[in-house]
Amino acid sequence: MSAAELRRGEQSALHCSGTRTLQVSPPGGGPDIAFRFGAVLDGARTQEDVFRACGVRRLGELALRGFSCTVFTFGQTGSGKTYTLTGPPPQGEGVPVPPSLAGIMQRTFAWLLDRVQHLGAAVTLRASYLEIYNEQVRDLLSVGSPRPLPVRWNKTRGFYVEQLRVVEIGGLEALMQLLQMGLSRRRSSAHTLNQASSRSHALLTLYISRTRPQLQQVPPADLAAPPAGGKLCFVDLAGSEKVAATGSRGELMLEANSINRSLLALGHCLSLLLDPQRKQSHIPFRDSKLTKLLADSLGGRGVTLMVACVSPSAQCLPETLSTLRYASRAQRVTTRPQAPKSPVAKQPPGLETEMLQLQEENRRLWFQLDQVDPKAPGLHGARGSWAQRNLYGMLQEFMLENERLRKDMSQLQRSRDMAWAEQQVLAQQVQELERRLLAASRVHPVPAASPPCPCVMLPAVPCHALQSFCSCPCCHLCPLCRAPLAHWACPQREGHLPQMLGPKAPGDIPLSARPPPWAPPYSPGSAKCLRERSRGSWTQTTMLAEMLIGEEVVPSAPPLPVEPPNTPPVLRGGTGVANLAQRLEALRHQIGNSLRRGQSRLLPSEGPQSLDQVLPPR
Ligand SMILES: Nc1ncnc2c1ncn2[C@@H]1O[C@H](COP(=O)(O)OP(=O)(O)OP(=O)(O)O)[C@@H](O)[C@H]1O
Repeated sequence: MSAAELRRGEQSALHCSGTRTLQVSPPGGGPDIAFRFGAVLDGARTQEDVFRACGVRRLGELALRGFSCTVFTFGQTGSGKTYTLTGPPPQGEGVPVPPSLAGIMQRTFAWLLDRVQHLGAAVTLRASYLEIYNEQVRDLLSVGSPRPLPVRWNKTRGFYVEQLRVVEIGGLEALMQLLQMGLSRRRSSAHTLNQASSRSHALLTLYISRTRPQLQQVPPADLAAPPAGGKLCFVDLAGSEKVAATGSRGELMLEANSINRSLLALGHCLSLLLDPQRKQSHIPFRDSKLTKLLADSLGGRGVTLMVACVSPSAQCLPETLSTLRYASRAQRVTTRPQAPKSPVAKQPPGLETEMLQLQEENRRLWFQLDQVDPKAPGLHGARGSWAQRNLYGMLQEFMLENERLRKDMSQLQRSRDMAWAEQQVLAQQVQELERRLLAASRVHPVPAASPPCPCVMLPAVPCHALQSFCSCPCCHLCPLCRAPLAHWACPQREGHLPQMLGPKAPGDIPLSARPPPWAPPYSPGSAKCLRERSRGSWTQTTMLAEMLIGEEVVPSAPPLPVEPPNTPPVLRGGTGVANLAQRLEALRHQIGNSLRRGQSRLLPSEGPQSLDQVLPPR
């Protein structure tokens, strides 16, 4: 808690549970909310603890190896961002800040220079320092008063600030002076929550160029290593603030709005970066100068450390929760860290000749590959041994295999199409048979004292509840009893249809539950159980079509034949055509029987009808 918060006697709403979990307890009761981060550091931690726990040294190592790394602090105004990065401001002109209070930046500088010395590598350090104030980029190291600088973009550099001064650093002392100079030029103002509130986002970037190490200190393999160019950027964001809480007016309010807007843009980019479909989605980095300059750190090739600063005071709980959620989101963003590509080193003259020879050999091999006839029946003899000996031979074999598989596939497709066409013809014949069957049965009606069918005014057997089926067209009526063929579940149908269903059914299945004689046998994988079908789906035509065609549908990707490649491919659905023909024959037989029975009751005046007049041609 800040001194002011302690003075006001505010309660704490946060406590650390372990080294990685932060527990938020709302003051009015309610369930605790836990947040888990890489590290959680409470108010008792020293600046040194923060430096050691936050992982900035790992970033320094990466920067030395050529990666682009960023550390940024984020949080509500007055929560300690600047303090965490750079320590407290000097208490007066010429009054040094005690070393124990130095922030992450000073400690990292010292550590980095020490590391460079320890490595014995020749490293060039350069630095730039800028601030984004009211959406304008200003150079904090400029000679003379800072003026707004443009942010540009190109393919190799991404977003960058044009004409930004980059200063070469001789040592730690120079680096510390440069930091102090930037801090003193940075815009800050006093408001209710912070006497020295930063009104701009500040970015200090260290450019680390590693020249080739000394010959005697490295193994020969490293000699060709080009100078690596890493980057370590420290970003002290201005704090988000509620204008009502800070009491900002006039210029302060303008600054606050600008700060909040750019932080909002940053939050928006973070949310979109978390989107699993992010490859397709556009990340609006161009929405603010801040997001432009952080684009590479957030979503690109950078490695980024975010330090979220919060006040434990219960009064700040809404802002604290907002910061913690922001940080939770940020820690789920993944980047694709990538060291900058090394420029191609100049080859020694001997290597150049070898490279030319290899290129020539490559050309010759490609020429040989082109000469091989892809239609040749396999690779045998001298060519076969050649193929076994080198990669191009294998490639050729794959091509031939591919060609053969393609032929097999088109043959399978042709057989499938033929089977399909045959099924269509058979299905049409079945429909025609049904139609004629109905026509024949109308000619020879079964005399019965039954109530007339409400839709066709034909007599029907009393056991059939025709009222409930009258929506079906008349062509769906049973040719013998006039009941809709859909009515297979009729409990008394045995009395009317013994001649169609034959003697007792196997397995003691009641006749009423049995399917029609031309129905295919039920198989669990192929079609729905007959009894499961809804009444509406039991129209004769659709039922037949489904049973005869639906079951025979050929899979769209038939499995490749397991037989040797010379045998003609077998189509899975091919046997279905034979089944269809058998069923069609059975149907013809049934119709013939029923017609013969009808003829035996025929009136002399109507004259006999031959079977061929009723049945479709075979
Ligand atoms: N860990 C800490 N220990 C002691 N004092 C601290 C700590 N963190 C912050 N402070 C003090 O709190 C005050 C506000 O801190 P600081 O200026 O770093 O906040 P800030 O988040 O950068 O605010 P703003 O966004 O307004 O710039 C300062 O006086 C600072 O010295």
